Amino acid sequence: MTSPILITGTNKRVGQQLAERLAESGFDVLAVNRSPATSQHPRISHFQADLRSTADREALIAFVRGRYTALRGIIHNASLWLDDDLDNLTTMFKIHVEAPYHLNFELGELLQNGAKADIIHICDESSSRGSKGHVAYAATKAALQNMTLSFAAMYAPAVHVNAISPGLLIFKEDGDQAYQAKALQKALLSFEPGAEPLIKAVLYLLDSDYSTGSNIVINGGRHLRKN
Ligand SMILES: NC(=O)C1=CN([C@@H]2O[C@H](COP(=O)(O)OP(=O)(O)OC[C@H]3O[C@@H](n4cnc5c(N)ncnc54)[C@H](OP(=O)(O)O)[C@@H]3O)[C@@H](O)[C@H]2O)C=CC1
Ligand SMILES: Nc1nc2c(c(=O)[nH]1)N=C([C@H](O)[C@@H](O)CO)CN2
Repeated sequence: MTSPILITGTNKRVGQQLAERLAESGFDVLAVNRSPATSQHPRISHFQADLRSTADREALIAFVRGRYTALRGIIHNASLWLDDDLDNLTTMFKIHVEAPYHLNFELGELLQNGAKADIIHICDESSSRGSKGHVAYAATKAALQNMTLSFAAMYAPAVHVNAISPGLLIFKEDGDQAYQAKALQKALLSFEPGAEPLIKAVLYLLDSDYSTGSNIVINGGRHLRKN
């Protein structure tokens, strides 16, 4: 077994497809979820932890330190896209900021034990412009994006730290048709791309020897206005 890539939030949608593609590409994966594993692949191991819980994160850290001598990477994918209220702000801060901060600091030594390692923060392109409909979500994702810069400077050169900032990838299963039609029209490339753009960006970063502290935006031109 090679040193694994720890990926959070792999039980569905983007994270599940990402974990399976990396496993099929020859990486060993440690999949961290708050609920029992949904995917079975010989190269994917599982650990159950609710990332809002400091105790669960400490148990995860102890498990990783006891099981592995090095990590190939950490991909912080776990997330909740919640409406605005104070409880949800606290929850999204724990998942988008506190958990990546905690794991990056505590597992940094294992990342530096290998030849080359990557930390990838899955952020959101709304960090660059805010979101009146999801203020707390965008703010906590912006904090995660900012941490990319600090950890890149802290861990260079052995560990590369980069962000990926998607616009639309996959709509919610229970999404409103009118909302979806409006969302599609916000980008110059007006279609629902699925997980593929993010997976390709991850594969690029894992292969790159000259990227750190960067942010890959995959938003279909959402930042540009249609004439
Ligand atoms: N979908 C899109 O269009 C876009 C997605 N993104 C980002 O891409 C990433 C993947 O998106 P998507 O697949 O849609 O995300 P989802 O919201 O569908 O899934 C996120 C994952 O995070 C897990 N998670 C949530 N809370 C916790 C917790 N407390 N502890 C552990 N795991 C937790 C979920 O687990 P569970 O299954 O238990 O709920 C789930 O597996 C996210 O970071 C998202 O913010 C950015 C822009 C657009
Ligand atoms: N954790 C999640 N984050 C986001 C999701 C999601 O389903 N889960 N979805 C979006 C939207 O697709 C938005 O980008 C456009 O409607 C954003 N983040």
